[in-house]
Amino acid sequence: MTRPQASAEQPRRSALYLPASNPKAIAKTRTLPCDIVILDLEDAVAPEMKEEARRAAVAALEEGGFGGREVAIRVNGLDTPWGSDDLAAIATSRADAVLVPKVDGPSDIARYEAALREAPSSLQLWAMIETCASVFALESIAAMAKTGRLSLWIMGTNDLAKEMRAQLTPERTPFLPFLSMAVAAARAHGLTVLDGVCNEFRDLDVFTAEARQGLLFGFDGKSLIHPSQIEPCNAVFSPGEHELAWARGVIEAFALPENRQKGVIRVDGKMTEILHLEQARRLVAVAEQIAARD
Ligand SMILES: CC(C)(COP(=O)(O)OP(=O)(O)OC[C@H]1O[C@@H](n2cnc3c(N)ncnc32)[C@H](O)[C@@H]1OP(=O)(O)O)[C@@H](O)C(=O)NCCC(=O)NCCSC(=O)C[C@H](O)C(=O)O
Ligand SMILES: [Mg+2]
Repeated sequence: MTRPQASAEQPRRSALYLPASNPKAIAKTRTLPCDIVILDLEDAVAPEMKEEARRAAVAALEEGGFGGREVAIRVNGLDTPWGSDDLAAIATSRADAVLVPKVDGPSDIARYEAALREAPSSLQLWAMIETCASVFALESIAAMAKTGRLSLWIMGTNDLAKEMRAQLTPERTPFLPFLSMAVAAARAHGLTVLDGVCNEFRDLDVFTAEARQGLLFGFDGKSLIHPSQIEPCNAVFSPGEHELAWARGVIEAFALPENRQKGVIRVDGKMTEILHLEQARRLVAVAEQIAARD
């Protein structure tokens, strides 16, 4: 069975990772309100468990029960002993997407595309942006979306911190330029882009501040490591009441007969252009999709 393609307004607020080697976590995920589930075969799985985790991920998708959530499998890189077998197994699985780690440039995307040649066209390719090399190739990696399966990026701030030897503090100061550039490159080529994980999963104030920072930067959502992070994340990345009231006001104002031929009007004392009307329509469409899901 192939699933419908994601629409531009599809909620992708919360993407929960879990090790595919953890059956209890897989079972729990079926009951959790995240928009995306990522069954990890890579860094959260010990080498001796890699093959078992691959089998468990494919079997979990076969069993189903994930409802309307998108389900991705994060594979080991093609240069590891497990990467090729991971990709072969996923190509014939029910996954919505394969998430590939540690991409350095467009030629890596091309290698994954080639490895997935025989997979159904509905299988999306998602990529982690988490190496120093990728930061200098953001635009050319994003441009690969034009010709293939690439449709979504996730920031890997832990790996970036490791490679840069930078510190991952709550303010994330060393990473702010890349976060911003990644959002711009993703938008230039129509990709969805999700923020990195917050390793602090007990202090939800720290988490919520980081999620708000991601929203401010323009991310569509955030990747998560623990169920406790889902609800605050969904709340941050859902359009708020004020935003929706503004959006409806803009749509109504442009629909008035006297404004139909205008490109710029005044709404609530502020200059409002057609570009704001487009933003307002998108917000309302996102809110409608969230309401349908929730
Ligand atoms: C971080 C954890 C190891 C913490 O585990 P633990 O201390 O066992 O958590 P809790 O006791 O609070 O768990 C409570 C219940 O929730 C379930 N649980 C926990 N985590 C998850 C999850 N991620 N998905 C689903 N369910 C989860 C537990 O099973 C408990 O259930 P129950 O007993 O029925 O109540 C752990 O949370 C964890 O493993 N998290 C995911 C780690 C992971 O996948 N890491 C890899 C991705 S992050 C990354 O690599 C980022 C990127 O690449 C980068 O470079 O930045
Ligand atoms: Mg990583």
